[in-house]
Parts: sequence; structure tokens; C-alpha cells
Amino acid sequence: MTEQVSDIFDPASWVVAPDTAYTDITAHLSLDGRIARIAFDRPEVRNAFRPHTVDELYDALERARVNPRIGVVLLTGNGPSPRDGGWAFCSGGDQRIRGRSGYQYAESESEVAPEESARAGRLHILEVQRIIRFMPKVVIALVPGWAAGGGHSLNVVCDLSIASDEHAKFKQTDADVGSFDAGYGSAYFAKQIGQKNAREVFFLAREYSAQRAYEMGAVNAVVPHAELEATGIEWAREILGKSPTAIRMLKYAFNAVDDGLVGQQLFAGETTRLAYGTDEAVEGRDAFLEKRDPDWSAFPYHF
Ligand SMILES: CC(C)(COP(=O)(O)OP(=O)(O)OC[C@H]1O[C@@H](n2cnc3c(N)ncnc32)[C@H](O)[C@@H]1OP(=O)(O)O)[C@@H](O)C(=O)NCCC(=O)NCCSC(=O)CCC(=O)c1ccccc1C(=O)O
Repeated sequence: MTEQVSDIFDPASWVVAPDTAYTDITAHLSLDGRIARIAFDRPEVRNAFRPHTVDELYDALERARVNPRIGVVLLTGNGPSPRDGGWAFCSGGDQRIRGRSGYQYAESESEVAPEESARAGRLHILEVQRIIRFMPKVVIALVPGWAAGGGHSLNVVCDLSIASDEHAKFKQTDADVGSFDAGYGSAYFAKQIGQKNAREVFFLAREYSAQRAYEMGAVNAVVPHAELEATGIEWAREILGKSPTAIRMLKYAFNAVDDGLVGQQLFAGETTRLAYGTDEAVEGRDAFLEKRDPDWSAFPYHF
């Protein structure tokens, strides 16, 4: 029997992801193994992340990335807080353990050899942003409450976002706490919602409702809180009805224009994979292996 990890989580729809023993997140798979649900599980601090949280999140996302059955990942936050009933998607880096070189591992974990001291202060949520951005699957943010600071940036980098009408709130606090996500969190965010809006969100660090976020283009839909996860599953099922190759190529096409040569590299890698499947590419390989000139006569210059 799957444990109830969040008030709006339906245990009957999920099983715990195999071979995982996370403390700061939860990871589940749909019963047919096609959808992953990954959730921050520190509701008492509005799902702020510490380095250990980021390590677990990266691990869960990497497992989803390389699992050929999974087509959609739902990223969310468990809740509510047992302390005050507040809901959160994620409130960014845990400010209590922020040091001068980044976020500190817990004391027991920071007893590392001198040569490993660079690990002690981490700022590696950007690696999580990149795996979300680059995985050839759709990642949907289900925002049940606060998306603040680095949590706000995670919402930006997800492919799609659905927000709780009653509890989702958005606030980019980076400039309040002397931080700045100068990559996807800000520059790409401006491409999503426009320069003036994005500059307002960062420079004023005000609070925005789910409805206002929807109007600005920061989320795709606003739904009743109780329906958030069911809507996420519904959207995932719809996406799973599409061609995996088409979804992969489309995600990389959407990314490529903003991702420079890395975007081109990812898109090109997938086109190479498609080309390898053709008789034309097989002829090139076979000709090399058979030490003869390739015969391209069967392959026209398509136009
Ligand atoms: C999210 C809030 C707006 C919610 O407000 P509210 O509902 O009133 O709740 P609170 O009473 O404030 O909070 C409840 C409880 O949670 C604690 N808490 C909340 N957020 C955090 C947090 N981020 N860290 C630690 N603790 C947190 C809060 O203290 C309360 O506990 P008490 O014991 O009762 O005091 C509001 O909470 C808020 O504004 N939170 C802070 C948001 C924030 O500033 N986040 C950090 C932004 S900077 C960041 O995320 C780092 C980004 C980053 O990581 C990065 C950036 C650039 C390059 C690289 C990186 C990287 O890789 O790391």
C-alpha cells in the first residue's frame, strides 16, 4: 500500500519508485510506469532545498531520464506544512545553511577530505535545471503553493506548469537575499513572459497569484487545488498518446533557439539517431565495413 505523502496525492495511482530511499524528496511511478511523480518533501520550510535535496532530486530525474517507459515527469511539492498548513512547490535554496561558497551539507556530511572541500559549498540546482531542460521528455510543474527564489526558477524551466488556484503563489526573492539566477531563471523567463514583466518580477520581488501568473504566461493553467494532481496526470496521459519521437524533436526544437550550440547539439544528436535508422546510413556503414565504395544511387536528393 502506497503511503499518503501529500494531502492531494492519490496513493491508489502511484507506487514508490524502485530502489530509492530518499529523505528530502519523494519519487513515485504511475501503476503502468509511464509517468514519474517527483516531489520536494520538506513542507515545514516551504520545500526549500539543501544540497542533499538537490542530490536526491538530480538522482530521481536522472532515473526518469534513462527509463525508456517514462514519457512525462510531474515535479511538485508535498504538503501542507505540519506547522502552519502552508503549501509550497519550492522556496529555493535553504537560507539557513547558505555559506560564502554555496549551500553547506549537514555537519556529518561535510567532514570531507581537504581535496573534496570544493564539495562542501554547493550551488548545483543549476544541474537540476539542465536535466529538466535537456531530458527528451515533458516535465510538468504542478505548483500547489509557493514558488519562490530558486523554486520560481524551477517552474520557469519546466516545460509546462499547472497551478493551484487557491494556494499557488509566485515570488522571485533572489534580489531580496543577494542571489541572482542569471540564466534560465531570469533571461529565459523574460522570453516566456516578456522583458517588462520579468524585470518587474525580479526587481520588485512582489507576490503574484496563480491567476496573475497565468495572465503573464508563467503558467499554462490554474485549477482547483484538489484537482491539481489529477489534472497533471490527465495532461500527462494526453501527452503519452503522442509519438515519443515527435515529442522529443519538438522539445529540442523549442529549446534550440534559446540554447545556442548546446541546443543545436541536442537537436542534431536526435536527427543523427533518426538518420542512422535509414537504409542510406546503413549503406554508408556497410560500404565502409565491406571496404567498397558506397552506392548512393537508391537515395535521391529530397526537396
Ligand atoms: C516562500 C515564502 C514567501 C513563504 O512565506 P510564508 O508563507 O509567509 O512562510 P514563512 O513563514 O516565511 O515560511 C515558513 C517557514 O519556512 C521557512 N522557509 C521558507 N523558505 C525558506 C528558505 N528558502 N530557506 C529556509 N527556510 C525557509 C521560514 O523560515 C519559516 O520557518 P520558521 O522556522 O517559521 O521561521 C517565504 O518563506 C520566503 O520568502 N522564503 C524565502 C525565499 C527565498 O528567498 N529563497 C531563496 C532564494 S535564493 C535561492 O533560491 C538560491 C538559488 C540558487 O540556488 C542558485 C542561484 C543562482 C545560481 C545557482 C544557484 C544554485 O545552484 O543553488
